[in-house]
Amino acid sequence: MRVVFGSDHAGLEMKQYLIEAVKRWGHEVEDIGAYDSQSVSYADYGRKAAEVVARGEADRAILVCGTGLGISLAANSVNGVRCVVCSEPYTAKLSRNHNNTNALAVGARVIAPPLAEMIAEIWLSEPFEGGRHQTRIDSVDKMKLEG
Ligand SMILES: O=C[C@H](O)[C@H](O)[C@H](O)COP(=O)(O)O
Repeated sequence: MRVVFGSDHAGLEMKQYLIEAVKRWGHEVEDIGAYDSQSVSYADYGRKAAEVVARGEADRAILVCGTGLGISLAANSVNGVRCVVCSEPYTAKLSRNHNNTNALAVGARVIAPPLAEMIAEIWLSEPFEGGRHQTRIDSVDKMKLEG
């Protein structure tokens, strides 16, 4: 899988930790920044990473900011991107099975790196179940397109 990573300054270290894990699992990785600890807006990086997914240049995005919240809001502003904030594996699993999420956000100030790694591993491996869930996703995507 091709996985694009983005973070703000608060998520930088956890992003680097997750990049190493995702590479070990055999995925292709792109990092669109931030690249240093200078204070920046999560909005720019969430949007930029989500656009890479929307253009089909990556299959998934993994995003990190202090809470995961700001960067997920930015990612969800892009049509075709469904981003969820996860702090535990159950939500990560169901976000794939039922919601076909293509972006995952985690909070570097909320959970420890090993838990974020476990969440990312589950999220990258769980399938979408389709069926009734596809119909629901389609209606949300349509709402977003209509504004
Ligand atoms: O949702 C927002 C994120 O948690 C940001 O990482 C956070 O607001 C950054 O805070 P600060 O500028 O105080 O480091």
